[in-house]
Amino acid sequence: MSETVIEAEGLKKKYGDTEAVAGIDLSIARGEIFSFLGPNGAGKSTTVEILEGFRNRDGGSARVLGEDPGRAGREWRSRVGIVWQQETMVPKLAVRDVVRHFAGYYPLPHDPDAVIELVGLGHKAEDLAESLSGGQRRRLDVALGIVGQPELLFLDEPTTGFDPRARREFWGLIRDLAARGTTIVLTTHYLEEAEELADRVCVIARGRVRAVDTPAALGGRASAQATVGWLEDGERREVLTDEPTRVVSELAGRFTGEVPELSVHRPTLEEIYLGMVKDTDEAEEAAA
Ligand SMILES: Nc1ncnc2c1ncn2[C@@H]1O[C@H](COP(=O)(O)OP(=O)(O)OP(=O)(O)O)[C@@H](O)[C@H]1O
Repeated sequence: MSETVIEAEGLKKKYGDTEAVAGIDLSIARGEIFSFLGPNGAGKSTTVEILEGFRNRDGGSARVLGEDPGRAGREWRSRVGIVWQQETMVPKLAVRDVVRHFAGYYPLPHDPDAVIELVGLGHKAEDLAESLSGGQRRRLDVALGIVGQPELLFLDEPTTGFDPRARREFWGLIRDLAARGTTIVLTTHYLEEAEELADRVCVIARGRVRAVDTPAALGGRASAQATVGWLEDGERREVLTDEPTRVVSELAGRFTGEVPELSVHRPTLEEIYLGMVKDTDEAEEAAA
C-alpha cells in the first residue's frame, strides 16, 4: 500500500456568505503528482491554503504528512515547499545569495548551486534577482520552493510566463522530483500542463470536488466515442463511433490504401473539463 501524504474529509470554509469550500474529501499518496483544476473562484486556493496550514478551516478534518496542518509547527513546515501564485518577496541580492539565504531556513537543504542549475538559472546566478525576466523570476520562485528538499511541494500556477521550452524543462524537473518521492500538489489553469504532469486531476467547481481521475480517464474520456473523419468525393465525412479501429480498417479496405485526410479524434481533456464545469453551473443555477 502506498503511503498517504494528504488526507482530508469534509473540508469547509466560508468567507462571510461565500461558501468557498463546501465539503471536500481528498486522499493523495506519496510521490503522486496531483493537480487541481477549476474555474476562477472555485475554491482551489482556499483548499490548498488549508492544507498548507495558512488558512483555518471551518469544518472537516485534514492530515498532511501525518499532522493537522492547522496546528503543525516549524519542523512540519520545513518538510513542505510552496511556490505561491504571487512572486516570493526576495531581498535585494544576487540569485545565488537569495537561494543560499532561503536554504539557511531548512535543516537539510539541497546544495543551492545545484538547485540554481536545476531550474536553469546557472547563467544568471551572479545577477540581481530583481533584474530577472518574468519567466526567470518564476524559476527562482521554484528554486526557493524546492531548496529545502521538501517531502511535499505545493505549486500554484508555477509556469505562468514560461516560454514553451522552459515549460517543458520545468515539467521534466517536476517529474524527476516526483520520481524521487516528492509529493506534488499542482494548481494550474493550463490543461496541457495537467495532462502532461498529473497522475490524477481533481476538478473543483463551486467549492466541491466534481471528479478525480487520471487525465486519460477523467469524465469517461477513455471510453468516450471517437470521431473518425476523412475526405471522400471532395467532401469531409465524419462518423461518431465506439469502434474507431473497425471504422478505420473498413475505410482502409474501401480506399485500398491511404484514406485521404484521415483523422481520429477523442475528446481532449479541455473539452471534458469545460463540459464538467458547464454542467455544474447549469445544475446549480437550476437548483437555485
Ligand atoms: N480572503 C478572502 N476573503 C473573502 N473571500 C474570499 C477570500 N479568498 C477567497 N475568497 C472567495 O472564495 C471563493 C474561492 O476563492 P479561491 O481563491 O479559493 O478560488 P480559486 O479556485 O483558487 O480561484 P482562482 O483560480 O481565481 O485562483 C471566491 O468566491 C473568492 O472570491
